[in-house]
Amino acid sequence: MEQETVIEVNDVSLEFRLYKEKVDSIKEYCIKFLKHELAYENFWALKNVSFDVKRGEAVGLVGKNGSGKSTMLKVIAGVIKPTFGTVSVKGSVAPMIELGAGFDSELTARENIFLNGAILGYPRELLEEEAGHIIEFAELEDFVDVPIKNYSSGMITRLGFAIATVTIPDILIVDEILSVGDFKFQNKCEERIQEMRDRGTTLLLVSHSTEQVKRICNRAVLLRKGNMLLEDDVNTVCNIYTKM
Ligand SMILES: Nc1ncnc2c1ncn2[C@@H]1O[C@H](COP(=O)(O)OP(=O)(O)OP(=O)(O)O)[C@@H](O)[C@H]1O
Repeated sequence: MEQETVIEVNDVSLEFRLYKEKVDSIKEYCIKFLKHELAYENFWALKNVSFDVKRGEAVGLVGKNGSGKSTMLKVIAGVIKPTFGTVSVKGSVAPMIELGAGFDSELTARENIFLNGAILGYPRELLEEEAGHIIEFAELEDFVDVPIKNYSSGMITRLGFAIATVTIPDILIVDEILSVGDFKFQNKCEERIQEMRDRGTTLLLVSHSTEQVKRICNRAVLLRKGNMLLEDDVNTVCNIYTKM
């Protein structure tokens, strides 16, 4: 039986404006904007990209720096609207993009679990039940009451990953985070992702490690300068990408 399509990216293009002038205040920005004095260049970060992801698949997005991978994930996660084209997503989405962006640096890990969990839409009872497991998974037992401004970037990512994976979403979107933690933690994250996959979660993964993409994904999409060059089984795409 044909699997259901859960992500449909249909002819998506996305244009950014790159402002060439430095503006020092909002007031100056507003005046220049109203007078049409803001000089900018148009830049297409994505150009006519189309691909589908079926339920239960794990798809890797690969490509060189600046090829549009993170932008594509943000469009799928609904963080940015495409200039042209459409994206349709079926089911609950856990976006792991810029983990820790929703944290307050003055608050402790425990307080941030409740803050970030609320932003992600988790009920308070669930967070009360899971706070201990989150701290344990992130290996932050000795730092639980320290404001996170004193954490390393790896510690913040560990906390963000542990909060974001406390539930089993229909679709998990992972941007490069597995490269931030140390080797042992990366393995732990991969194991948790595999557990989610075994329970039916669909995965979209951006990684610069083709080994990691081959280990975790079954299919891959190759982007270059905002264009989709290829969509095929993971080994074929990664082999072509590594020769580029
Ligand atoms: N908010 C923005 N405003 C203007 N340009 C942007 C913005 N975000 C991304 N870009 C540009 O869009 C292009 C694609 O960026 P993106 O971050 O999606 O690439 P990437 O493939 O994820 O790169 P990397 O591997 O370095 O993370 C880049 O040229 C980048 O400079």
